[in-house]
Amino acid sequence: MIIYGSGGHAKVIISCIVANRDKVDLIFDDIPGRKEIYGMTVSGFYNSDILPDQKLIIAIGDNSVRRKISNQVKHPFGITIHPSCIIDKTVKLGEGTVVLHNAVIQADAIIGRHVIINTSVSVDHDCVISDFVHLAPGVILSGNVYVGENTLVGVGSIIAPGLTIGKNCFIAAGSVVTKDIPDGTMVRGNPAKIISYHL
Ligand SMILES: CC(=O)SCCNC(=O)CCNC(=O)[C@H](O)C(C)(C)COP(=O)(O)OP(=O)(O)OC[C@H]1O[C@@H](n2cnc3c(N)ncnc32)[C@H](O)[C@@H]1OP(=O)(O)O
Repeated sequence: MIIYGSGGHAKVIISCIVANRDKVDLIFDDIPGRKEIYGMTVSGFYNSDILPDQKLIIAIGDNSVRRKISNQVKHPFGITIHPSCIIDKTVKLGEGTVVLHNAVIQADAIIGRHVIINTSVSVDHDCVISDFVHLAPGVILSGNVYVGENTLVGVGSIIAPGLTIGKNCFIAAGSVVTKDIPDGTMVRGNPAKIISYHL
């Protein structure tokens, strides 16, 4: 597997790959000066000619950056799932998606491309998670929740059943969402209230 990115999120993804006894073949990072991560050498700028058939995961937590890079990468995209996860056999996972330590995904959930299902996230039955979403550690989605593209659901947030969270939203840490959230809004609190229309 090739990793694109060498920050903290990359460490967790490498941990996941190593736990699966897979090999990290190469690490790209466009930020100069990053030489080593997790005991592995960082090779520098992305180069589509190196190991062109090897699968790649974009290990960058920022949804917009991950989306931008995905349009530039020529390698095929991989998936990694930590062995501690419980994922129902009916679940669909898109390319480039990572399911990190201790996450649970229940029946008939659909997870898009380049999604981050972070540590100890719970995604219940029939949820639909769109491309480039990040569900931060400890998020709990009840059944039948829809999350639009590019949205960040912050650490420890809880989403009540059947709700629609728009695209490009920011759900602040610890929010309890009890109503649908329109596109491009930031919400926080319990119950979560709209703080700003940030996009
Ligand atoms: C592995 C990983 O780490 S993945 C990480 C994924 N990222 C996240 O989950 C993002 C989490 N971060 C947050 O949610 C932060 O709380 C933020 C970004 C919303 C803070 O936003 P800021 O605008 O910087 O808030 P700031 O610190 O200026 O506080 C402004 C006010 O909002 C309050 N506030 C800040 N965050 C929250 C929150 N999550 N919920 C409720 N109130 C909050 C503050 O207490 C403060 O209140 P006051 O004016 O009465 O003193």
